[in-house]
Amino acid sequence: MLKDKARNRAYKQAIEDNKDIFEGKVILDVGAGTGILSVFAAQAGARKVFAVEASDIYKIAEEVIKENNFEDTIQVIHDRIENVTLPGNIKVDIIISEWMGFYLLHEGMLDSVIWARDHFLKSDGLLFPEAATIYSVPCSVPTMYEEWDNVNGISMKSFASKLRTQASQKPDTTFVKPDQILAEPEVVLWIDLREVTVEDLHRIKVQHIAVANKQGKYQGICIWFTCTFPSSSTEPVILSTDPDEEETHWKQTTVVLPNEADVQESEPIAYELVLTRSENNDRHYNIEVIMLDPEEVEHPEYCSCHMTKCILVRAMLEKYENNDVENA
Ligand SMILES: C[S@@+](CC[C@H](N)C(=O)[O-])C[C@H]1O[C@@H](n2cnc3c(N)ncnc32)[C@H](O)[C@@H]1O
Repeated sequence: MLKDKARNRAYKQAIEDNKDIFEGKVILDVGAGTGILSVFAAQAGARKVFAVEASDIYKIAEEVIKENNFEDTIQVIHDRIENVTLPGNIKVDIIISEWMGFYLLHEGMLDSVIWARDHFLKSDGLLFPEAATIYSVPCSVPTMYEEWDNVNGISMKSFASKLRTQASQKPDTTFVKPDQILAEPEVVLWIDLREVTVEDLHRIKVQHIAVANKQGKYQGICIWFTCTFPSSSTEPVILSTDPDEEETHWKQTTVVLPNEADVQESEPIAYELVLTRSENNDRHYNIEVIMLDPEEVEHPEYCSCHMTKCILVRAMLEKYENNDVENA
């Protein structure tokens, strides 16, 4: 994570560009890790920073904070945020946190940030970041398809088929090249961090009709996210994991389809995407992708998918007439 330049730069810029917001304020860093965000906040003039870290990394944070001469400003608290009591039950002006996981929600610690907001943030306090958006779009996944058609003159399509079965059991976290994207991305979820509740995140369901902007092979659904930081004057800083932007350690998440479909430019691609919080592990989600072919609605293609735990992908293909898209 610390080597993720785009991530570090976004947080640093969001804090540095808003020194007027941080000057003299009390900050809570939820999941401080090595303390990098706490130091950014102290450098921006924070009066006090509480750096809360549940794991033993807190020891590194203490060293980093000392190394940067901020031990008077930053207080490291080694505990889960849910167990913390701040001195004098003080309320903080700003919560900073890097809580995002793959496709935003996987292994993310958003629940802990919501908890911190509800227990420690002043009513007019700010969250860095303050909003997040998940996007999805149909894409090609050549590593799972055509790259196996000719391996030094040998066809390995049968092997590729087995790979896809495996891949559809565990959505791929990999870099998707911009030329693999087949349509304009659509919003799956927009979160206002100031208001979102844990219940809002239990099940996210969207239906999209994307229109192919070029001819290509439809082989998967690519998912990524962006986060937006508050800003007092300048353009808000946006941390983006879009395939078009600088690479981040989150890469993109791709749900690979077991069978590909040829799409022509302007052809609509309809699919339903459902993210449901796993009952076995509330930091994981089951992802379900459904494509509908009206002629095969009764017989959907089906495959079970797991991302560490249980993720189900149900794949069907639905081709709409252009009129249907306009009416949709
Ligand atoms: C993605 S890391 C970010 C670390 C650091 N803020 C950074 O930006 O480099 C998230 C950190 O949050 C910690 N964490 C996760 N859940 C937590 C909780 N409930 N309370 C306190 N720390 C937590 C993890 O141990 C991990 O170090």
